Amino acid sequence: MHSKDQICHDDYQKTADWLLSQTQHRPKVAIICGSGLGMLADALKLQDSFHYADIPGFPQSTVQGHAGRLVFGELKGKTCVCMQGRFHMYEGHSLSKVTFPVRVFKLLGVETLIVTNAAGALADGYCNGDIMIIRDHINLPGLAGLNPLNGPNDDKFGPRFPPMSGVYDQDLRRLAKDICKSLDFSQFLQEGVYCMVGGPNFESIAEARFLHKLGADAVGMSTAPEVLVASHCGMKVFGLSLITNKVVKDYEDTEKVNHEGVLGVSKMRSETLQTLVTELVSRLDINNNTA
Ligand SMILES: O=P(O)(O)O[C@@H]1C[C@H](O)[C@@H](CO)O1
Ligand code: HPA
Repeated sequence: MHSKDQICHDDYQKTADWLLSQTQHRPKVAIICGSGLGMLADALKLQDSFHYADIPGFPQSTVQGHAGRLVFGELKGKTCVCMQGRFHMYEGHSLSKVTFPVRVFKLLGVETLIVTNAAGALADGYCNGDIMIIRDHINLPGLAGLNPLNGPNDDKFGPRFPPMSGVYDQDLRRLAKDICKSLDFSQFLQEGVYCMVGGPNFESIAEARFLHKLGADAVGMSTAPEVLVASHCGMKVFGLSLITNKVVKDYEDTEKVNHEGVLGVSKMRSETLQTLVTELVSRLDINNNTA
């Protein structure tokens, strides 16, 4: 590594080479599991799994509800790699550490990134347990200059000035909506804009009102950096937010959000989310290969 925050191509390559030497799986799809949604990884067949602590160069997960394991395996015959636990800026990781796995995935041959997260509802019609297909995001830390692409650009991954329009793949969003229709999930399906904030505190009422006015439907503390880096290096992206709580926007409302409540709702819906993601992966037009 160069400096504390700067990670060079060789660092990603070393981790990718180590993983390739430890597993026969050659995933084309990577899945990042949000808070309380790690059960998705348990559905993988023919698993090879690695604790983050044992993977050279990998950051460590410190949040309850994020197991800290990288799991390779098959979902309905499609080879995937699944992060059972992600990294957040509020844990003290630099954004290059937060997004480190995404570039490693690229070097493993991953072409599609599926991200999930737990998020609070800003949109008035949303209910706890709703699943929101992410149409777009507002990367608030990014707008304020906290961007994983800061620093020298690595042209081997992507351009200096990447576009951010159309990042959440339209075909995958359509496919997910069709799947939800056929599985009778439409009554709790939403599609909207996810806003990333830095956390770890939940939003004040004035902040919640501000984010809602900005056009955000849901708010969370992750996802945008990983999506940005995936898109920068040419991956297709699909994202789901599980709505775990209402974000208080009214001064008369005395409800208070907490992480345990977030994990509770995640647990309640994780099987549904698993079904949706499994079905989506099974319909991706990819061919498996192994080492
Ligand atoms: O990893 P995600 O974005 O799912 O986690 C959300 C945001 C915070 O880490 C935590 C708050 O409860 O859940
Ligand atoms: O209300 C929230 N705000 C921010 N992040 C979150 N993650 C789950 N719920 C929330």
